Order: sequence, then structure tokens, then C-alpha cells
Amino acid sequence: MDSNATVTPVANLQIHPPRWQGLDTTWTTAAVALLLLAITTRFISGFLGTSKPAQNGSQTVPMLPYWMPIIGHIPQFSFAPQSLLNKARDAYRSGIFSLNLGSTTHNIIFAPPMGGTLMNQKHSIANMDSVGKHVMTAVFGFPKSKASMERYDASLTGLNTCYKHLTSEPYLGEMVQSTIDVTKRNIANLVTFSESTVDQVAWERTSNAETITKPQGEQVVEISMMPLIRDFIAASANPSLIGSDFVNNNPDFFQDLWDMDRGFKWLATGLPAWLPIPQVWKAKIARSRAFNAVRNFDEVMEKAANGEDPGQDWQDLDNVGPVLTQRLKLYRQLNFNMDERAALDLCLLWAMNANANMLVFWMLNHIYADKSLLARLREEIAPFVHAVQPKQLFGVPEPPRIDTFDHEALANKCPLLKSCYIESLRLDSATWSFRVMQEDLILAASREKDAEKFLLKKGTYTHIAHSIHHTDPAYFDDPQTWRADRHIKREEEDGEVSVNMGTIRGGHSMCKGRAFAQKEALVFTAAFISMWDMEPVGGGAWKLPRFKPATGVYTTNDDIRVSVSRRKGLPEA
Ligand code: HEM
Repeated sequence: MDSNATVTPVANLQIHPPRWQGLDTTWTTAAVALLLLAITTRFISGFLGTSKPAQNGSQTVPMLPYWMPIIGHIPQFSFAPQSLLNKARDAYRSGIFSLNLGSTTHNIIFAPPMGGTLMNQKHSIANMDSVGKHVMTAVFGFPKSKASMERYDASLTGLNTCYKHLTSEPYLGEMVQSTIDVTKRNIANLVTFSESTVDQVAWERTSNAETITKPQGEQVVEISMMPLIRDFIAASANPSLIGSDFVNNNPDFFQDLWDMDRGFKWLATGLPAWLPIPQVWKAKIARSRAFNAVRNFDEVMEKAANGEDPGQDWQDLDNVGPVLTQRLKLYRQLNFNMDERAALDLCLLWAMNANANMLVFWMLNHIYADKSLLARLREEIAPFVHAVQPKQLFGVPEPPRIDTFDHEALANKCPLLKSCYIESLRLDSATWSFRVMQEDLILAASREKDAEKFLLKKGTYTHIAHSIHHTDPAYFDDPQTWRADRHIKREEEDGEVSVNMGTIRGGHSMCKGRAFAQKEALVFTAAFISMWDMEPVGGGAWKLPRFKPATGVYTTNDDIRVSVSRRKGLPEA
């Protein structure tokens, strides 16, 4: 041993456990405590959550057991909602269960009879007013002042009355005809085969279009299908609601609307824009631009109503649709300011575009993925939608066009097309209806005399989760498969064919635009398949994009590149 080495006296040696070892013990204790808490909570919530007898022969709504006090089902509901809901659907066959979300009770209904009864309740029993107001202010920018809120309350009945201009004749027919007129003009230019973006149409520019000349000389356009369909429909349907001037004067409006829709839940949180959360400020910037565009439109409408010149960009205000012209009268009557008008109209524009455009996108995916279905649909609609190839004049090739378009026949004489629409409502959307219980309400699980009855307590929240019913194997055979003719019923005696929604609701039953939505979906689908062929870029089987949850109809993050070409073999005009 080195004589210079210092010797540590053994008696003074103190052994300190390393710092990490102390932490380890704390973690282990915490983990054991957490585990015990979870097991106890699971046991107690399982016991307390069972259905118990309640007033007038009813029983309480059973609650799914959970593992954590206070937060309850929030973790599973946030990260894997569909599997949580499907598991609960299979466990509670009466059609109702409840969840604990942050110590508030949320009843989830998936049996159609209970859903229907709840939706038909008066506002004094079940309503969504508080949520509606929150969404209107946080998402659409309605002013929060007391005076604005009072005007909002005062307008609700009038706003509802205005919706008759969206749902009934002759207004509905006028809107559908206006959409057809624009679509007939636009569909010939779904893709223009222009190499330069300057010469392309708006929906091509947002879809990254590339013109390709094939070895045989045929030209095709490779393009992103989702923005193509979504933006084409926006440009072609919205003039029927808000007039052609608004659509022409605001070429970027719909991009802002999509950004807003993408950030919908972030806007709904009400978080301020200065927080370093990109989704919040992106959605707020988009909302602010979209809001200003609509506000400008509302100012122009007011000017025109006062007999003033609205300016040279606004010379076609007479084609603004019936709902908004009717709303203008209400706004003036109730002295609405421009911010209030803009928020309400922005909400309507969002409702018109957020679901319907994507629904057509999904329908077209299923249809083009199956060549035999595409051929059967083309045959079915041919008598009612005449796509023709005009004769070549003076050596100049003329693009094909649609000559006649019978939308009544599409709805009444094309069962396969209509069944495709219902099938996409069933499987390509996850709509959700929501009510706050203002009073106790007893709901029967079915229409049978001795059906089970459930008590929905005042102060709880009730949701109708349509998608849980739509994928319920007890109602739909092989529920996850999209089947084009699933909703066609053929009478045994006379072979008469009918197509109806059956128990499919999709929240659609409460949607004020449902009549228009169905008509436009049939019109757009018929227009696309009559005029254009689509193949996946690079050939091979069609790959369906993956769903991304949205506020209703699913959207997708997948970029589906398709090769679009003119349909061959159209009859000569
Ligand atoms: C297939 C496409 C569509 C689907 C799946 C759909 C779905 C829905 C749903 C689930 C609601 C909420 C219902 C509730 O729980 O109270 C709703 C409301 C609404 N929808 Fe639609 N919608 C579609 C198309 C449209 C279109 C094209 C328009 C406009 C032309 C429209 C206008 C409205 C309006 C104004 C409301 C609000 C009603 C209110 O304030 O009570 N919707 N829609």
C-alpha cells in the first residue's frame, strides 16, 4: 500500500443511499398507492354504477365502471373513444349507458327509439342552448356582450323559421336548380389539362394538379382527390346560398373555412391566441379572415337593402339564396350589428360545407374503387343525366357537357345511387347530438308495452352517439362493410323497390340542411361519374383513405392522388 495514501477510519464510514435509490422508493410507494386507488375506484364505481330502481317504474342509467376518481372515463374517451363506446354498446344492450367525464354524468344513447324521443323533447326539458351559445361565441366569433347575447336569445325562434327557406318548396327547389346550373358549367372543367397554374381553375390549384401525357398520347391530370372534390363542391353549391358575388370575390374563403374546421375543437376550448399552441392561433387567424369576408358581405347586403350602391363587385346580389335574404329581414328587425350577423352567417356557411362535401368524397371513393358498381350507377342515372360529346366544329375539339339534369328522378328513380348516399351516412360519418337535461325525463328503451324505462336526471348531459348504432351488428349485418345496395328493399309480392333511411339518423334528422344535403350529394355524384374517370396514380387497386375524426362526416389526412381523365364513349350530341 502506498505510504502516502490517506486511510479512511472505518468507524467514521457512513453509507448514504444513492439519490436515485430514494426516488425509486418514492415512486414505488406512489405506484402502489395509485394501483390501490385504481382498484378501489373500479370496485366502487362498478358497484354504484349498476342500474337501480328509480321513480315511476324507471331505473337509473347504468354507468360504465372506471379506474380513476374525478377524471373518470376522460383518458379512454380522449384516446380511444370508438373502442370505449363499442365495448359499452356490446355490454349494455338496452341502448343506454353513462360515462363520468370529470365528475359530470354523460348519458350515451344508441338505441334509435330513445334517441328519437329525446330529440323530440321541448327545449324546457332538454336543450343545447348553453352549448350552442358557447360554440357560437368561441368558434364563430359571436360577440359576448350582454346586449348581443340578449339579441341572440331573441332571434332563435326567427332563425328557426328562416330555415323553412332551406327545407321546403319552392325555396329548396330553387337552391337545387341554382346548384345544378353552376355544376353543369363547372363540371366540364373539373380538370382543365392546363400545365400552368395560372390557367387552372380554382379547385385544381388547391389540389396540386399535374398534367401528364401518356405514351399513347392521352392526357390525364394527376391530382389530390380530397381537396379537388371538396373545393369543387364548395365553388358549385355555395352560390345557391350566399350568391355568386361572394364566392367570386373571396377566392381564399373556403381554405380559411377548412383551416377553421380543422381547428374546431381548439377554438371550442376558448384558449387565447397568444398561447404557444400552433393549432389555436392557426385556427384563430383563419377564423378572423373568414369572419371578415362574411362581415363585408353583410355590410354590402345592408347597403343594398337601404337602396345604396353596394359597389361594382356586388352587382349580382339578386342571386343570394332565400335563407340569407330572409335572415337579413330578421337582422334588421332585431337591430343586429354586423359582428353578430357575420358570426351567424359564418356558422351557416360552415354547416353547409363541413359535412356534405366530405360525404360526396367518401361516396366517390367507394364508387370508383368498384368498377362494376360504377358501371351499374352510370347505367341507372343515364336516362336522367345526359352527358354528351358535342360534335367537333371547324376542327376545334369541343369538351363533353351535361345537357339535361333531372334531380327529382335522381332522388326517386335511382335506388342504387340513393342507397350509396345512405350507406355513406351510415359508415363514413360519426355524428353526435347533444342535449342538457333541464328536467328529469323517463325514456322507454323500445315501443313495446313492458319496455325498460330509464331516468335521465336533471342537470346531466345526454348524447346520441349515432355511429355506435350505425355499426351495431344487431341492426346491420357485417356492419363495418360499406355495401352499396344495403338500403334497397324489394317487396316480395310485386317486386317494388324502395330505399329509405330506416334507423339511420346520423344527427341528420335534426339537420336543417338535410333535404338540400341529400339532393346535392346525388347531383354532384351523378355529375362526377357521368363525365370523368378516376384511377389511382400508378394503377393497381383503389386504396381507401383512412378516417380522421371531425365534427360529423370523417375527413382524412391521407393524400389520395388520382389520375383523372375524360370518360370515354359518351354519345354524340
Ligand atoms: C350529409 C351532410 C350533412 C350532415 C351529416 C349534417 C349533420 C348535421 C348535424 C349532426 C347537425 C346537428 C343536429 C343536432 O344535433 O341538433 C346539423 C345541424 C345543422 N345543419 Fe347539417 N348536416 C349536413 C349537411 C348540411 C347542409 C348541406 C346544410 C346547409 C345547406 C346544413 C345545415 C345545418 C344547419 C343550419 C344546422 C343547425 C341547425 C340548428 O341550429 O338547429 N347541413 N347538421
